[in-house]
Amino acid sequence: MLTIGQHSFKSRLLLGTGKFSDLQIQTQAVEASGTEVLTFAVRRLNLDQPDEPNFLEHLDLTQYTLLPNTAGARTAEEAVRIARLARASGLCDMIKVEVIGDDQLILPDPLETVKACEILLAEGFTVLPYISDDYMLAKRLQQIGVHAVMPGASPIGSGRGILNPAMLEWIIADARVPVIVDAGIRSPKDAAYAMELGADAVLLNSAVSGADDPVKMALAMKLAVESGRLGKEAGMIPLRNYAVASSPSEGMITT
Ligand SMILES: CC(=O)[C@@H](O)[C@H](O)COP(=O)(O)O
Repeated sequence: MLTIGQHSFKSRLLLGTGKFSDLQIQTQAVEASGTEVLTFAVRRLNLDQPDEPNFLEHLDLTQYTLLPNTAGARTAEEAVRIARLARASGLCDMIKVEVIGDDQLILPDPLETVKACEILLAEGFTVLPYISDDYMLAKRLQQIGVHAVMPGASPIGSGRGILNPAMLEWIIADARVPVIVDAGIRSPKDAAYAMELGADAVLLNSAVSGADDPVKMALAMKLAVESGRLGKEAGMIPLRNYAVASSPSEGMITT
């Protein structure tokens, strides 16, 4: 089970809900992914216009835990305001803290992220910060009490996959909370790789919503996450510099 604060999930794939070409496809992809956690930017909900159509209305929301995120925030104060709005609207107590500091790479601002997390933890939120793949930042955030860390594999929507596997491994090795590899995943192999490195879960969006066949890709990602996890649990053979014959050599005639 993946446990984040008080919440537990069987699925280790978290899915973003942005950029689907059509809501029917989104619904089918969400179902195919087997996810139990859907993330979305609070700003996409018309909280003050509840009668207006919204992107979650085709989904059976009793089946999913909603993970609101603070996308759009550029400062800790903005992120905190968005998180409070999400909680006041009856959304989950979990909040994915996303404070972006750069427009081109859409990378999170570490200082503002820490500041926002401190305030939200003091207010009783279950806090999941989106961060760059930064070992020390992951460590400091755990020291202040976050409930998971979400290091990026590579910039959001870039599809560049896992840029720094060693850094992710170090973050994972010393983590006391779940590590969810978030953003930049392109193919099922990236998702499987993240799990093989020991990640507790993967969060992705563009790889599915932008695929030619989002429903098929959602299923592929589900299987990849499961397969990577199984492979990690099964234990892999050591890497060697030279070949080791796979057939037993006993009984061979030698001259
Ligand atoms: C941090 C963030 O917003 C990500 O959750 C993003 O939505 C997913 O990134 P990809 O679209 O690259 O999978």
